[in-house]
Amino acid sequence: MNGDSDMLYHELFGEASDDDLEFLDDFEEPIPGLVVYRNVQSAEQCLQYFSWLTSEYFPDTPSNTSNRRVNQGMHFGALTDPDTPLGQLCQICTTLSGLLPASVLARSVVFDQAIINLYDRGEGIGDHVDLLRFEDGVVGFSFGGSATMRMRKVGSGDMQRAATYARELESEDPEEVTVRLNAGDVYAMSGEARYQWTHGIPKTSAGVDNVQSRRISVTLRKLAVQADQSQV
Ligand SMILES: O=C(O)CCC(=O)C(=O)O
Ligand SMILES: [Fe+2]
Repeated sequence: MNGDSDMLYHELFGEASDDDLEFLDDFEEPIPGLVVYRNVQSAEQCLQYFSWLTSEYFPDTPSNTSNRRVNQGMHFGALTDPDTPLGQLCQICTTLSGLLPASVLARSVVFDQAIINLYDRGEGIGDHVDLLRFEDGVVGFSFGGSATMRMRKVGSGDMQRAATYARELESEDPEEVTVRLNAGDVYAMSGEARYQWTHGIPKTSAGVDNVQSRRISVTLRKLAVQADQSQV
């Protein structure tokens, strides 16, 4: 990281940089199938992604929380071209050892769908399991401000939750894991972490706004092949 981009980074995003450098090239696996790599992208690369994502998906989105503003973008189509920004993210996923299970890496197309989420101060996303129309192996990249992601263990009878996205857990006292996500970090959810735990970005964390400054996340997925199509 050079001095200029370091300063610009701190000006824009404050808290989320140098303290984490000690985790460089290290990864954490707090629950089976949840892998977090730290500082995969430099501050400069994060800024480049942040501005590309902003101009591509949220060109006219003000930093307030009025209900009707656009806060999500989507991409459909194989992410196989490393010369495109999303294709480059897909390529990163395939090079980080242990991030994804071999069964996911062996797919002819590893990812063909991306969701780009925008969070401004005080915003979040409810606890949910990603839809079952997506295959195993979901990867998330973080740009801009930091956030704490909360994961809660769901009972095995709760798999249908995945059909209803963003529904709050009813269980009283679920097992819970929190993961701090800073710009440049990458996380993957496979197997147990993908199907048996919800994930969400609570609006508040430790009594204050969880997201303090604009955060943009990119999550990559693979659409499941419909049973009827696979038989043709
Ligand atoms: O912002 C994130 O990192 C999580 C986004 C997410 O869970 C989703 O789009 O399904
Ligand atoms: Fe999700």
